[in-house]
Amino acid sequence: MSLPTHVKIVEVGPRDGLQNEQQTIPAAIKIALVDMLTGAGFSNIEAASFVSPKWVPQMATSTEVMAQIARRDGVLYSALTPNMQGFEAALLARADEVVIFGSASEAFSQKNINCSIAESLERFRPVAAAAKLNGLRLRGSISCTLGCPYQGEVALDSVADVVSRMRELGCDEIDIADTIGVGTPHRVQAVMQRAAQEFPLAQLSGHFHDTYGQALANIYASLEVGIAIFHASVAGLGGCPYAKGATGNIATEDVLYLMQGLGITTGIDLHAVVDAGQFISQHLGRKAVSRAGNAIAAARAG
Ligand SMILES: CC(C)(COP(=O)([O-])OP(=O)([O-])OC[C@H]1O[C@@H](n2cnc3c(N)ncnc32)[C@H](O)[C@@H]1OP(=O)([O-])[O-])[C@@H](O)C(=O)NCCC(=O)NCCSC(=O)C[C@@](C)(O)CC(=O)[O-]
Repeated sequence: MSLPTHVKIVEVGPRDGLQNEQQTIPAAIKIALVDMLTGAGFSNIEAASFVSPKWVPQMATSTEVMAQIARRDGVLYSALTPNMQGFEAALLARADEVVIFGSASEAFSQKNINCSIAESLERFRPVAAAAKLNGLRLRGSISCTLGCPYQGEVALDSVADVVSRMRELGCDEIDIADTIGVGTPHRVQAVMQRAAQEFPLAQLSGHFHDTYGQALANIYASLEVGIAIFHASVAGLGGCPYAKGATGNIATEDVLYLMQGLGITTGIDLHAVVDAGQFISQHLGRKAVSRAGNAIAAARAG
């Protein structure tokens, strides 16, 4: 199969990237980051998460962030919504897309959202119905599709089962997430191809953490089987609060550099993303976790 000629990159840094930061990040910094990313040309930015602030304190500013970002027409600003309480907050905050997030692993489901996979899908049912009723886009995210920090291997059929249940709920897009970054290319292709038996390939996305340094290879492997939506996090920010040792998503700058080299269009200005990455890294007081981003910044500095 030839590679796609255009891919959509969903920028998840403001949510997945920042949710696990131990230092409290002021809303103004998050807003400035989202605005820089909007300016860089993303069509979809995951900007907020309406979860319990007791579970994920960093996301407690989500309402403020969504109220003050400078929205651009045509850009989807997404928010995580684990239940109806989260959905109501996301609706008030004018999220364009809500994300229900489940898991292909029972153990991770319990740790992350405090219920079984079956219970989570029941919780998502009214959220999905309300999203449709209110004309919001609905995305489903499935954690641990390539391995689980608690139970180890995850069967292809377990992934396929959740994909199929999320399709029944009416998801417009479904994320195949490698929460702990353990996947390698052939397994990724097998998971993508199995998921595509349950849901249109064109609406599946790859959400790869880079813990074992495999994310770019996994993106290339996904391109080879026709996946054309990828999640990435500016400066490689992130980690999951319920997956110890997991590092951030693949850095957006690295993905954009790869796409540029492959002649695949994204509509995103790599240099503007490097600026956003340097901005947030400076605020956090550490170097960006992006090879391409740091190389470009160094080359610019001469
Ligand atoms: C799902 C719950 C809420 C269940 O948590 P629970 O304790 O089972 O829920 P509950 O319904 O019993 O409520 C307990 C308390 O939480 C409050 N509450 C309940 N819901 C909300 C809400 N929406 N917003 C604000 N507050 C909420 C509720 O009001 C109550 O407050 P209290 O009466 O004790 O004061 C909890 O487990 C939770 O918030 N978990 C967050 C998990 C999370 O955010 N994880 C990280 C995101 S997922 C991720 O990163 C993976 C992904 C997507 O990136 C893909 C990948 O890489 O794998």
